[in-house]
Amino acid sequence: MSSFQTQPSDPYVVKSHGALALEAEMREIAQDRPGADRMSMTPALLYLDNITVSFDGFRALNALSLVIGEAEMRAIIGPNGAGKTTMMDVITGKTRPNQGVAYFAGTHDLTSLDEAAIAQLGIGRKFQTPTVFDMHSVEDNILLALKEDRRPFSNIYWRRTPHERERIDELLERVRLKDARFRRAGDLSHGQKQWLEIGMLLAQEPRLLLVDEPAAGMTDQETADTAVLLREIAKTRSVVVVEHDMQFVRDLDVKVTVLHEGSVLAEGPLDQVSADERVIEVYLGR
Ligand SMILES: Nc1ncnc2c1ncn2[C@@H]1O[C@H](COP(=O)(O)OP(=O)(O)OP(=O)(O)O)[C@@H](O)[C@H]1O
Repeated sequence: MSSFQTQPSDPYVVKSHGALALEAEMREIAQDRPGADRMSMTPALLYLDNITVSFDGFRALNALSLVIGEAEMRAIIGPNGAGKTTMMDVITGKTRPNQGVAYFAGTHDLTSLDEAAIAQLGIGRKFQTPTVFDMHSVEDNILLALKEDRRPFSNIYWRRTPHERERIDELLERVRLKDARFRRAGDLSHGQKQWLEIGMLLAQEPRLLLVDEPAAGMTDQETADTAVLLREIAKTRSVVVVEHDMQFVRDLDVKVTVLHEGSVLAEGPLDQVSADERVIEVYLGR
C-alpha cells in the first residue's frame, strides 16, 4: 500500500488511474474491515473519504474525498456554497457527517471526537476574522497561547520561563512581529493581526493548520508576505488554505483542490485547474 502515500513533493498531477484504483481498493478494504486497522497502511495525515453532510436533505458535502500528506500545503478553492467551510467543520468536529470516514494521523477517527479532542490531536483552525486579545500586547497574546492552562488573563502575569521566552522569540520572528512585541494587539494592522493569530496557533504546535481566507482584507504586500509565511510553516506542518484570491493561491504555488457542490471537481496545479473547462464553467456560471 505504500504507493498510496501522499508525498509533499508529489508532482501536481490530477489523480492517475492507478491512484484511483488504489483508492477504490482502500474503500473495499474499508468495507471489509471497518475501523482504524486499514489506516495504518497509509501515512496520509488527513484522510477524508466519501464524506456527505446533509442539511434538511440538501447535500453541502457530497461524497467528498480528500487526502492531505504530512507537511503538505493544499489550497482549496471553489465558488460560494461549494462546501469549503462545511469541510473544515467536519475536520474540526463542529459538524458530523452523515456518511463517510475522516481519519487523522492514521488512527484517529475524527467523526467520533468532539472539537476539543480534535484540537488536542493537533488540528488548529484559523477563522477568517482574527480573534486576538486587542487590549493586550502582542507578546502576551503569544504567551497566553503557549500556556497550557488557558484560564483568565491573569495568567499572563505568570513568570515567563526561559523556555517560554525562547519560544515567544521564535514565534514572533516567524510571524514577522518581533518589532511589534510590546504593541497592543488592537493597534496592529489587519494583516498583522492575522499573523499574530497564526503565531498563537503555532504556539500550540499543530500538525495540521486549517486557514480560512487569510488574504481577505490584506494589502498586496501583506498578502504576498502571508504566502511566504505559510510556505515556511508548511515545511514542517500540513496546511490547508481556503482562499478566493487567485493571486494569493498562485503565490502559494501548491496543489489546488477545486470544490463544487460538495465534491471535488478538479485537482492539480493552479494553471491546470484554471484551464479546466468544468472549472471555468463553474466559476463563470452557466
Ligand atoms: N447549517 C446549515 N444549514 C443549512 N444549510 C447550510 C448550513 N451550512 C451550510 N449550508 C449550505 O451548504 C452549502 C455549503 O456551504 P459552505 O458554507 O460550506 O460553502 P463555502 O464553500 O464555504 O461558501 P463560501 O465561499 O461562501 O464561504 C451552502 O449552500 C450553504 O448554504
